[in-house]
Amino acid sequence: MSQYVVLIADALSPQAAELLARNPSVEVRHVDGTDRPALLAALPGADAVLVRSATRIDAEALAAAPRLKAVARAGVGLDNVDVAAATAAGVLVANAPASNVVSAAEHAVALLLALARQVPRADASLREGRWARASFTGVELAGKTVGVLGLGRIGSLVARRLAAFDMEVVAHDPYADEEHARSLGVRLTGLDELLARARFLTVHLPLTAATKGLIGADALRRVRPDLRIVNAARGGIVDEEALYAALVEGRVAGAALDVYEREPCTDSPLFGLDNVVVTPHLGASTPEAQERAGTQAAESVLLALAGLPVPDAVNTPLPAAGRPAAGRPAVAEPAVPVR
Ligand SMILES: NC(=O)C1=CN([C@@H]2O[C@H](COP(=O)(O)OP(=O)(O)OC[C@H]3O[C@@H](n4cnc5c(N)ncnc54)[C@H](O)[C@@H]3O)[C@@H](O)[C@H]2O)C=CC1
Ligand SMILES: O=C(O)CCC(=O)C(=O)O
Repeated sequence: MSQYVVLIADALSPQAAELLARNPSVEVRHVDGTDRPALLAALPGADAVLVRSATRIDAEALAAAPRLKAVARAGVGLDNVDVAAATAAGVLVANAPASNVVSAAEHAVALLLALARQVPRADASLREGRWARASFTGVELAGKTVGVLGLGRIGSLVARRLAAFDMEVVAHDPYADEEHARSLGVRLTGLDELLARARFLTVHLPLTAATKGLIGADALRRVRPDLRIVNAARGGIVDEEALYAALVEGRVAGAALDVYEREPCTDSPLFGLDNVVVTPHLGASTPEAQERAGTQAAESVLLALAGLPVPDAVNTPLPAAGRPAAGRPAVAEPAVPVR
């Protein structure tokens, strides 16, 4: 008989359940974590729960789960897990910090290019039968300054990719290591200089009390009017109301957003602006990232449940570009210390 019940509450890569099920001590159950009554009914029997983004594991959910030993999030941010309440309840919380960083970085670069060259609007216009070449002039990246806010795992991957476009890459991150930055071809700056100089700004911070609204009305008064902003980190770091005002008043040239203050977000004044590109939180939405995220979360659960052996890894290895090359600092697992 299985000793541990592991509840999968969001749609995860099937490899996560396969990995768990290979251990005879584990029974895998599934529940739709967005169906709150169903989640609360399933939690009392759970020893561990795996989530992606949709399921909220808050104090109420934790109180409903007296057997719970671990919560694992198949991704980076732990915004949907009340880590303090879990810790107080003696429940281990794990994320999968390197699982989706390459996908998230590639998506940020995709948004930046789409914004610079107006790809979504040009695509929509042509599909409507218009050959409107004059309407969709873009800007080059080469030679322009991009400010990377947060030079952690994803920011570092983005910085390296944008340096390959011959951009001048500056970054603001009070905790970043100078040598790590230099190895990426990045110059560390203060926030003021970054805001004043950048033609592109890409945000790669966690949402914390210190970063909430960091790019708000005040910051947006200190930027160039030809600045284009990308936020594929968390909604709320860029204040949506202040961004809207800056865009309509011509104080900022454009924005590309993957994340929103409230998600799901299907209606925003920003969606009505021509100089805004939006995606519905797709940064980690690739099979490669999801397979890694699911299996890494499952591995954490097995370790947390009495150190159960982890079967041979089934997850997709990081591509070579995301792994440290000999003699070079790691990027997907960056040289900056994990705090
Ligand atoms: N759109 C998506 O699907 C995804 C979004 N994310 C978001 O991206 C964020 C960043 O992820 P990682 O790079 O893996 O995290 P990380 O922890 O490796 O990097 C974050 C960096 O921000 C820096 N930082 C913290 N506070 C700061 C401040 N006040 N000013 C400047 N820098 C500051 C830290 O020193 C760190 O280097 C995650 O927290 C998550 O919210 C992550 C994965 C996918
Ligand atoms: O698609 C997802 O699971 C969300 C990815 C994300 O934002 C994260 O891992 O922090």
